Amino acid sequence: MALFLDCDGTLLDIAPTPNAVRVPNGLVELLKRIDDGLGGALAILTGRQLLEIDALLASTEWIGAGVHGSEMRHRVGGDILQIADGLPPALVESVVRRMPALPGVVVEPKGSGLALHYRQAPHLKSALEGELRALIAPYADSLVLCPGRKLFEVVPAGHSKGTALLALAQQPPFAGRRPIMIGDDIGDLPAFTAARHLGGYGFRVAGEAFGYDEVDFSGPTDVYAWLAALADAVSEQ
Ligand SMILES: O=P(O)(O)OC[C@H]1O[C@H](O[C@H]2O[C@H](CO)[C@@H](O)[C@H](O)[C@H]2O)[C@H](O)[C@@H](O)[C@@H]1O
Repeated sequence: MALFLDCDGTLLDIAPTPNAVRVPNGLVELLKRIDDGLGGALAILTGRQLLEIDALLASTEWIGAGVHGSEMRHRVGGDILQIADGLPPALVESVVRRMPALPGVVVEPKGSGLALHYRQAPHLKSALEGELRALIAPYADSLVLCPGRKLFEVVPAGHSKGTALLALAQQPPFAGRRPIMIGDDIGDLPAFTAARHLGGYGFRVAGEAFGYDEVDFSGPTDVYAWLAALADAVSEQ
């Protein structure tokens, strides 16, 4: 097995804002045990920047992909490679300039991507989507708008957690293993498809994106329990 894990909503409970997340006690140690047991075949595939994951899941700098596949780290502690260009500064400025008209919306610039969170202002969802679609229209060849859990993300076209999984699956120690991807959001769907394409599985976590009747895990607590059992199992091998 090679294990690919999403972060927010899968490892971490959803919080009101991106900075308010809490890392459960023992989670990092659990991931380290699994990583050891799997010979290093564990990666984090996230919409966040990898530097943020480094801060959250310290002290390891995990293998993985950030900003939906537009940045990657191929070995533990290795450099973060920028796979896609940064967003055009003019676009970021335009988005930030529109914020006073969208009170409660949180902007999260992420280098090659940008997230706009409406969790604190759900009534602005449609207005926000309309504004963003208009703002990125001039960049239709290079950028796409992706919905997620109470957010819209502007991300580089052609990159995803799926492209990241396929890239990592070609290198040791992931190559030749059956990939398992666990995620809770629309941005995880390409990685589910990639994992299945390689003979593996995509497991869904319940939340705003996937209903309770179509999931494998009821939430991060359920994922944690599964990871704990997996850590025991791979430690015994
Ligand atoms: O791929 P992920 O690791 O799951 O990242 C997806 C996005 O997660 C974060 O936003 C989400 O979590 C926030 C904290 O719980 C929550 O407030 C927000 O509503 C969620 O959408 C993160 O801020 C984004 O950058 C990620 O793309």
